[in-house]
Amino acid sequence: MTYRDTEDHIPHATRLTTSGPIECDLSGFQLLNSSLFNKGSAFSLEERAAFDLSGLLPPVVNSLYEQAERAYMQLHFFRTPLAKSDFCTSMRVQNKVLYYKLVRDHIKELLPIVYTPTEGDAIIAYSSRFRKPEGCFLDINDPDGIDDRLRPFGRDKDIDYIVISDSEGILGIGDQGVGGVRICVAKASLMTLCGGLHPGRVLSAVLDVGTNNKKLIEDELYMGNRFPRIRGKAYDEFVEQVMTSLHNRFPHAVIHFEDFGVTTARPVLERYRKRYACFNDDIQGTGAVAMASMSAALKVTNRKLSDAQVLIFGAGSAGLGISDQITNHMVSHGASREQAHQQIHCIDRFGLILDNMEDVSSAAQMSYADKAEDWKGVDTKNLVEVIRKIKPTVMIGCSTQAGAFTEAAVKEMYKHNPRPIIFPLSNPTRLCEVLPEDALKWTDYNALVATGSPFPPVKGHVISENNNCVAFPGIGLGAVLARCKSISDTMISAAVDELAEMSPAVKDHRLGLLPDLETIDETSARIATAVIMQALKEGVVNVEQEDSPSGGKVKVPRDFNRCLAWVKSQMWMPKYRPLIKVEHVNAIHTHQY
Ligand SMILES: NC(=O)C1=CN([C@@H]2O[C@H](COP(=O)(O)OP(=O)(O)OC[C@H]3O[C@@H](n4cnc5c(N)ncnc54)[C@H](O)[C@@H]3O)[C@@H](O)[C@H]2O)C=CC1
Ligand SMILES: CC(=O)C(=O)O
Ligand SMILES: [Mg+2]
Repeated sequence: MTYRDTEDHIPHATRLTTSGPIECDLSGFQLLNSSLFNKGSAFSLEERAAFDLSGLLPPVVNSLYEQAERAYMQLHFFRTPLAKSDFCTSMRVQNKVLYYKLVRDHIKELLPIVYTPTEGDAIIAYSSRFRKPEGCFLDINDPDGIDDRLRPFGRDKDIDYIVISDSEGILGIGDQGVGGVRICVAKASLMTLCGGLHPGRVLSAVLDVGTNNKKLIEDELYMGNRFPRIRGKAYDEFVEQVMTSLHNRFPHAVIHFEDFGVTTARPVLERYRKRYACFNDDIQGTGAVAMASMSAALKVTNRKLSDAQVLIFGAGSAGLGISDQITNHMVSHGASREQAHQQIHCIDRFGLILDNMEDVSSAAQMSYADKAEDWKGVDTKNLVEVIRKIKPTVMIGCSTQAGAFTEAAVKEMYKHNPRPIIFPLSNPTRLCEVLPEDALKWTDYNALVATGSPFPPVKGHVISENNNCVAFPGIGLGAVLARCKSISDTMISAAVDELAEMSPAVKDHRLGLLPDLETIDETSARIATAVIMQALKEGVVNVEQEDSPSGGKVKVPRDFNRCLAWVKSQMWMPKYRPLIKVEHVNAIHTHQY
């Protein structure tokens, strides 16, 4: 096997190796064209001789450091974010180690290029800028061919993590049809960049079930299915076939749902989380990060969770996910579910959700409904009036409505809170509910602000990027390493507590509510450890604690710090490893790209 693991004989062990030589049966052009094995000008003279590369490379042997410096210089030949994104994409399909080294070394500058906000534009332009496919295309026209389409990616223990999307609710820009494959590729690559998963052991798959995006249907270059989205029974059956095929082929992989539509995201998650280790990032990942930021902000302002009133503006996947996570957190800190729901108020497109609005609200929204009789005579569509009555401690935007948090609304928050907590989380940048600069200015620089897309500091106040990428890589890594059978709410809450613990704002509120992106390896490793420890408590793992009687599984240290060290030892980092020539490697996926 290519990525041979010393624990390969143990059922459920990962084959994620992070050091030592790698076996390789490719040579010549094929080797240069394999993004997982390619080292370009960094192949040593011995490797060039052994792998038939001597005539294919100029004589100088570069280090990875030198290559990354050159790539960074080349990147700056490109002026627009989208052109930089194209450059990064082609580097990812040429040489994964170099790609991850480059992005990791300049994470703050390049995350907005390889992820939100630029990724949104790259997805919109998918068919016109298409060069080389990445990911797997699952087509509703070919339900019987799902397994054939997955076969090139390997089998059984070849894949640790799978990101899937049906592209209906991409990054605040809605239905993007087949181009949504790129959000899966981007999220899977964040699992490597921020969560240390092996880049050859993640799979990204788009479910092409048609599109309702008229622009795409009319675009002659559009590469996906040109019919309206299939819904209802046929959609559910296709998702069922996809999930069953994924699980049959990769029974140990964790499945991550991304950017499903507002009506499908939640039912799909609820259906499958009972059966498999799966997770919806827009619901649970976003909820975890927002709850951690809120927890840190409450600490900074000396307020208690039990007294907080929360206003959610935009009660879709993210808004309700955050509401659920806040509820779980309140419950795990002593509140009843009813009390928690009374502290959370949701506004959606028809105004504040009230208990007489069944006809226009989903069941999930209705569970947070305020009593209509308490709101007689108030214009519940008017945000300022709603704030005046509720006096929220925290206001969170997930509505995709740019500028919805007006000066009057922010000032009303400030009237009731010396330090209002305001999180405009909508992506991309142009859809943000309020610019951080304005939120701070309108509150005499007293607001605690976190956003969905990156923003520069405002007068020395770090604006935390409340992006789910701070949480899901750690949660995913923990679930992969513990070979979890399911991912529970309490495992997510453990991640929240760990993330809140790491907030720099507790020392100085200007430093930001979330740990700095530069320390993302540490953040993800700690979150993963917290998730593993909680999963072990709940018995939903396929590993065992070091001192338990041997059940033939991978042993995990019992103590947090030693478990953390073990997690770190399992994380893949971008570095070149010596290649050993073998005749035949029995792992199909290593030949991808
Ligand atoms: N910062 C982060 O980590 C994340 C940010 N997001 C962002 O949050 C936003 C929402 O994403 P999803 O929840 O996945 O989308 P969604 O489509 O599920 O939810 C949007 C909700 O906003 C509501 N809405 C629309 N117009 C409104 C108005 N005028 N007033 C109040 N509500 C209104 C919609 O009815 C819908 O319920 C997007 O911009 C997305 O990029 C989503 C996930 C993670
Ligand atoms: C960040 C993310 O997952 C979203 O905006 O959908
Ligand atoms: Mg998303």
